[in-house]
Amino acid sequence: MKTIYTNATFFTMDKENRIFENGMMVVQDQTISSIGPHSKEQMKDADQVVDLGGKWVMPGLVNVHSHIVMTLLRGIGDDMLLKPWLETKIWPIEAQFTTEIASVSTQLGILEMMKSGTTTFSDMFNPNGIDAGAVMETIGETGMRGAFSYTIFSLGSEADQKANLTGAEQFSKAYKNFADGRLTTMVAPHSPYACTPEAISESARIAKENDLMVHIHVSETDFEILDIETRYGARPVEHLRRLGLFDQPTVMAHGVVLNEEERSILKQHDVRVAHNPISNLKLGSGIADVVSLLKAGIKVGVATDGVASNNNFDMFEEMRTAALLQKGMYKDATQFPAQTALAMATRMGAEAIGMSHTGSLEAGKKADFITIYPHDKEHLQPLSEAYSHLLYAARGNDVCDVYINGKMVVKDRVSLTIDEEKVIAEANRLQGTLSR
Ligand SMILES: CSC[C@H]1O[C@@H](n2cnc3c(O)ncnc32)[C@H](O)[C@@H]1O
Ligand SMILES: [Zn+2]
Repeated sequence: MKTIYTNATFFTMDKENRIFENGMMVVQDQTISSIGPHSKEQMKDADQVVDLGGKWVMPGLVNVHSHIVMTLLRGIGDDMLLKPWLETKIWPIEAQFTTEIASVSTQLGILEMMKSGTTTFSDMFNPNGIDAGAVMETIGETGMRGAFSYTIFSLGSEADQKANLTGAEQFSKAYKNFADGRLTTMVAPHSPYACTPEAISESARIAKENDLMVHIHVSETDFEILDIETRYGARPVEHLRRLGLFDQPTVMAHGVVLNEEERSILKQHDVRVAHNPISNLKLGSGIADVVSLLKAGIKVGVATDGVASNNNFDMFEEMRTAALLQKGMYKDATQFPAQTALAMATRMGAEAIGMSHTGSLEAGKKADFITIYPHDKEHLQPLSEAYSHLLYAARGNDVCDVYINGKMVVKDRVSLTIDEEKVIAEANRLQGTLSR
């Protein structure tokens, strides 16, 4: 099926950052086959021509670190530091989760992500008490692209830990190539503080034997650095390096507290960083030095974390915050230009999580894109500065239509794959069953 999209401005977010005003994009089934200026020649053998009526088109956003199963916990545990937040609020409530709660939370999270322009996500979930396969099936039905990773924890008895590792390995293998390749898995030890060295080494083994990426929280707070140094005599990055974790392609969430030497270890091992600026601010963890990470040649993507520490999945807000924080931190407005922030939330983010088949509008890439109708939106005027507006003025609810794998999943701000009313009603009912 050849579909042609015309009458739009295309922001490709490719390496040359090409923009085509009055452009044309050709999609063959799930893949972009060409993009460029309008061409009558191309129209000849099209099965379908879609007139986009002057909309802006950009690649779908890539959220490289989230926890969708936590979506029902939005607003719970505000104004707390990470350690007490996890130990006294989040983990006790997550212990009450059922498959039904996890599935509705997931649908609500994906609904919010898609409607605010995210088409790819990389997620870690707490598997306790839930049928992870059923939740993966639910994600498959939404049409979303991404990785859903079963978290490895060393909390509880030795038998619990063994079952957790076995569960993680089985799940990661079974769903590595799921929903036509749209969904995959990673191996996800929670963090150096919630996993024993044995669990980290086992995670490395599972990743190596099954050719999977690793996804882990690292160097999020000052407390974590002290804690790991005290327990193991090395800072988190060195501790994980010694355990062989970085011998597998790894995405580490946060990287707020890093020194020069650690950045050089990360670069050496091609460890990528998921930057979560709003979650880091809200939990009082600090501000990651992204400018130095990029200078060191480390791949960085933008992420929201879960909505209990954000409190939304709006990637427009996230990338804008990322850019503004670096400018403020460096007292230098030339740092982190719009191009860098937009690339980190699209092409670079996709590369960071090993999904370079998406993240930009280029021939050969998957047809994952979003549209914005700017003409009736005062905050997106004047139209001539559209590229700037995408970073500094736009917000998630400006997104009009969303396409993933060539298929429309949101039309005119209404989901075509998720029953919005039902999910919202169920989410409120189930949240009321949780004691806190
Ligand atoms: C076990 S899967 C993910 C799990 O991690 C917890 N969590 C959420 N946000 C953070 C964060 O910023 N740092 C560390 N841990 C976090 C939460 O329990 C999630 O379910
Ligand atoms: Zn997280």
